[in-house]
Amino acid sequence: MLLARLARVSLEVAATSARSRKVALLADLFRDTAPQDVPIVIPYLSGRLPQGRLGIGWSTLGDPVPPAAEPSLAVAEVNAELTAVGAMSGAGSQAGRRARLQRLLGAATADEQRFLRALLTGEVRQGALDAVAADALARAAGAPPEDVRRAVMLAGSLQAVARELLARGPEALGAFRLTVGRPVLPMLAHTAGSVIEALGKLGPCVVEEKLDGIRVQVHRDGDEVRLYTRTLDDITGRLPEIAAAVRDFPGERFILDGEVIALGADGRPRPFQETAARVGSRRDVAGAAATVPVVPVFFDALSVDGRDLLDLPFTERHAALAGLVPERMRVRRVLAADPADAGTREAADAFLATTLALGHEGVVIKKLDAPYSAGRRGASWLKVKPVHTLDLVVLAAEWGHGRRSGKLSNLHLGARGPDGSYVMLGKTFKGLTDTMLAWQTERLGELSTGDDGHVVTVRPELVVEIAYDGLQRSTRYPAGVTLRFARVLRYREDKRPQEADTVETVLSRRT
Ligand SMILES: Nc1ncnc2c1ncn2[C@@H]1O[C@H](COP(=O)(O)OP(=O)(O)OP(=O)(O)O)[C@@H](O)[C@H]1O
Repeated sequence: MLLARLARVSLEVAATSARSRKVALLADLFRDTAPQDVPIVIPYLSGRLPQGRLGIGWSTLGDPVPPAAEPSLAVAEVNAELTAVGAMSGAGSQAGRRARLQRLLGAATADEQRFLRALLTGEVRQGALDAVAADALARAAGAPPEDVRRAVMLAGSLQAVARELLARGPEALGAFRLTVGRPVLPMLAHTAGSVIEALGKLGPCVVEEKLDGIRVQVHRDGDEVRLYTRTLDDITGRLPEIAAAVRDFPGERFILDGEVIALGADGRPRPFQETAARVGSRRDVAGAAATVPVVPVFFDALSVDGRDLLDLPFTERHAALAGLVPERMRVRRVLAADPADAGTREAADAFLATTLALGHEGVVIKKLDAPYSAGRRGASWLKVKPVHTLDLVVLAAEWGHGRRSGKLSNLHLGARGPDGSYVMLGKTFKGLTDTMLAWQTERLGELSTGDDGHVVTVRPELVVEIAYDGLQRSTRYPAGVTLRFARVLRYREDKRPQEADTVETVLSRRT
């Protein structure tokens, strides 16, 4: 496929707000996409590079180059060239990278240049495209849209489904079944303001403790146990004690969902950073396991003995879980089968208070008859946390002063706008530890797109979790609000910027 075709469709899709038009444009594009181009076309459409980070900023791209009159570049050729540029390193590589990129841009038409520059600097503005693209794919391949959506959910990847579907047609969808050993994206939660509000929204439900650990999906097939993160990374080798515990469960083949957490001798959670460092570390696993042991705490079962449980009500999935996992390795919970009853509501509220007193983060309230919506922020899970937090994207950072000089410190924070752009909500340098300052100075340096000596602007790729005390009106910031007492809790490297909170979410929290 020619880059010109993809660039034009990308610009047209961004320019229209009508979903049906977006689907039609993308369906046309997919009809002309060769299966081998799928791993390039899909990421390019959503503004991502298949290579991940290439470390190319405005400075590497250099001055404008005269565009080519006629399109000639194929996407595969462009992609191979970018891989080669990404691989150049060492002394003098910067000039070499720039020269190659200039040559590439010189072979591109004006539209293609615009697209390439935006792609390379992370500025292709597309809102959440995956759902629209899945429907477009269904239309292009003549498959039922709900079957394609389910396959995408189970594969955890639009790209994988697109490739098979375009190569083999609708029969290919049958291969995307829930399978032990192949992780699926986890179900996620929305936020509710209080337990009572959540109970009112959900009806018959269960209130579970919300542990501040790391999400894991556990797959067991006989003696083989594998552990996956929320972003589907295989972390089996890092957590031998979890795999050992799971091997003791009575079933032979199953998939469970839960949280891994480091607890102190008193049973209270250790600081989140300790759990995160433990799960993130590949080095000296045995030593780390001895100093910071972690335990699994499960809350759902997705498959047991070859039976796919995803569409069953939560009550039944939980019964299956309870048949496999001992109680001490399941989340604490209290049933709220009749939320209209005053006693039930009181007990649910009291459960939140006890959970917080035990040092946990809050509760997740789950509708009893809801299926498991893999990969979705389903409306049937609502979390309630006393501390308000938002996952925001770092847009820029200011050079620090005094003790922090030479370090990038004050962060400019943005929420996702409706068109895929970011809307700045405020700044903060509070809560940053020395380790975080050092880390972010390096990481933001890599993402830099400009430095005026005071503010370094960056590609919007890093997600950071911010606690705040409330919203206040502001004439300085474009959404008309800013965060009161914003402080950094932690970086969320497990989240992509497309998963950050939206301006709409932020505004809905106004009281
Ligand atoms: N009992 C539980 N049920 C579901 N998720 C739980 C539970 N206890 C802890 N969690 C964690 O809480 C998260 C649910 O919140 P959400 O889906 O919004 O994810 P998140 O964006 O990572 O949120 P947060 O930053 O609040 O953890 C899960 O991803 C999981 O890691």
